[in-house]
Amino acid sequence: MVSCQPNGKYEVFPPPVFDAAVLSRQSEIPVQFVWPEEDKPTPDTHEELHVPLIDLGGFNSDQPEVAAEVVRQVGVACAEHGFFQVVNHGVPYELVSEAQRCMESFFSMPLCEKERAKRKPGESCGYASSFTGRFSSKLPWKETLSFSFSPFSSIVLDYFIGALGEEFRQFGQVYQEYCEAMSGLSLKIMEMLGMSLGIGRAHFRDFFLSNESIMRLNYYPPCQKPELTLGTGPHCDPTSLTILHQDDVGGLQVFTDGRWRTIAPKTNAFVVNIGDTFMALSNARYKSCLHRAVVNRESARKSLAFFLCPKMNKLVKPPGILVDHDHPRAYPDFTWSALLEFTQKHYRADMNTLDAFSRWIQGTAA
Ligand SMILES: C=C1C[C@]23C[C@H]1CC[C@H]2[C@]1(C)CCC[C@@](C)(C(=O)O)[C@H]1[C@@H]3C(=O)O
Ligand SMILES: O=C(O)CCC(=O)C(=O)O
Ligand SMILES: [Fe+2]
Repeated sequence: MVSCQPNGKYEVFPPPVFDAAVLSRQSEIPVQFVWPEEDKPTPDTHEELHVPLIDLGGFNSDQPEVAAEVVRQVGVACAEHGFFQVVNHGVPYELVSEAQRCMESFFSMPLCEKERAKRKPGESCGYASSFTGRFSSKLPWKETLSFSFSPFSSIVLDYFIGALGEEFRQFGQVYQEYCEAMSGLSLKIMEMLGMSLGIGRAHFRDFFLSNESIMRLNYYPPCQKPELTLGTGPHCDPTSLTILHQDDVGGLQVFTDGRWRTIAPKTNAFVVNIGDTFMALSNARYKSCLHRAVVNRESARKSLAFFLCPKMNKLVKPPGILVDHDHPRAYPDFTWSALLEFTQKHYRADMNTLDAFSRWIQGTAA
C-alpha cells in the first residue's frame, strides 16, 4: 500500500494522487515530478518571444488592403514557428472571465469531489490530478479537466451535468458557450490560414465546420522547486489549432532558434498555435512548434486550451495545390481518430509525435 505520511513525504513511490494542497507547500519534490537535465525547466526565463498581434477587426474590415496585410502577417508567423496572438476577436471579456472564475472554483474543491469526474485509462476526457497512474516519470505539475466539444449539440452542458450533477449546470452553460465561441473563432482563423496559403477562405473553414474538438482546463499549483518540475512538458500539440487563454501569471514558453522564450500574458488576447494535424493539412508549409509550461513558487496559474480537431473519421490530406515537385507529400493520409488513439494508448505526445505516428501507421498498414 502507498501511504502519505504526516510530514507530507510518501512512504513508497509512486504517490497515489497529485494532491495540490499538500504538494504545493512541500520543498521535497517526489522523484516522479523531477524532470531530467536535458529538459531543464527555466522558470526565470524572462526573454520574450514577440509573436504578431493579429487584429481580427482588421481582417473583418471592408478595406481589402487591411485584411490582406493581416493575412500576410499570419502566413509569416505560421511558416516561421506557428504561434501568434489574436486581439479584437469578438469573444466577450465577461465570458472569458467567467470561464476563468469557474475554473478557480472547480479546482478549489476537495480532491474527492473533483475525482467524481475522473479520467478513465485510454480516454481523453475527465479530471486528472497530474498523470499519476498514466505515466510513471516526468509527471506534470498540474491538474486538468478535459471534455469534448462538437458544434450543433449541447455536449458540454450534458457532460458537466452527467459527470458532476445538476449543481454543475451553470458551469456547463459557461463552458458550452465558451467552446461555441472558440469554435467560431477557430473557423475565422481557418479562413485566414486558407487565404494565406493561397487556397481561398472556404477550404479549411468548411473542413472544420463540423469539428470534434477538446477543451481543457489547466490548473498549475505553486511549486517550491520550480527549477525541477514542469507544468506541461515539452510537446507539439497533436491537434489542429490551439486557442489558449492564459491568466496574468505567465509560464508559457516556446522553443525557437535554439532557446526557450516566454509568451507573456496579454489581457484580452488569445495565444494561437498550429498543431501537428494542421501541419499535415498544410503539407508542412506551416509549423507545429515545441512549447511547454513552467510553474512558479508563489502563484497558481490557470489556462484554458481549446484544441480544434477534425471530425474523427474525416481524411486528413492536404489540398492538391499544396503538393508539387518542390513540395512532395510530407505525411501520409490519416484520420484524427487514429492520431488521438496513438497519443492516448501508444505514445506520449512530445516533439516527434507526427513523425512517430507516420511511421506507426505505415507499419500497421504494411
Ligand atoms: C489529444 C490530446 C493529447 C493531449 C491533450 C490533447 C491535446 C494536447 C495533448 C498534450 C497536452 C500534449 C502534452 C502532453 C500531454 C500528455 C499533456 O501534458 O497533457 C498531452 C495531452 C494528453 O495526452 O492528455
Ligand atoms: O498552459 C499553457 O500555457 C500551455 C498548455 C499546453 O501547451 C497544452 O495544454 O497543450
Ligand atoms: Fe500545447
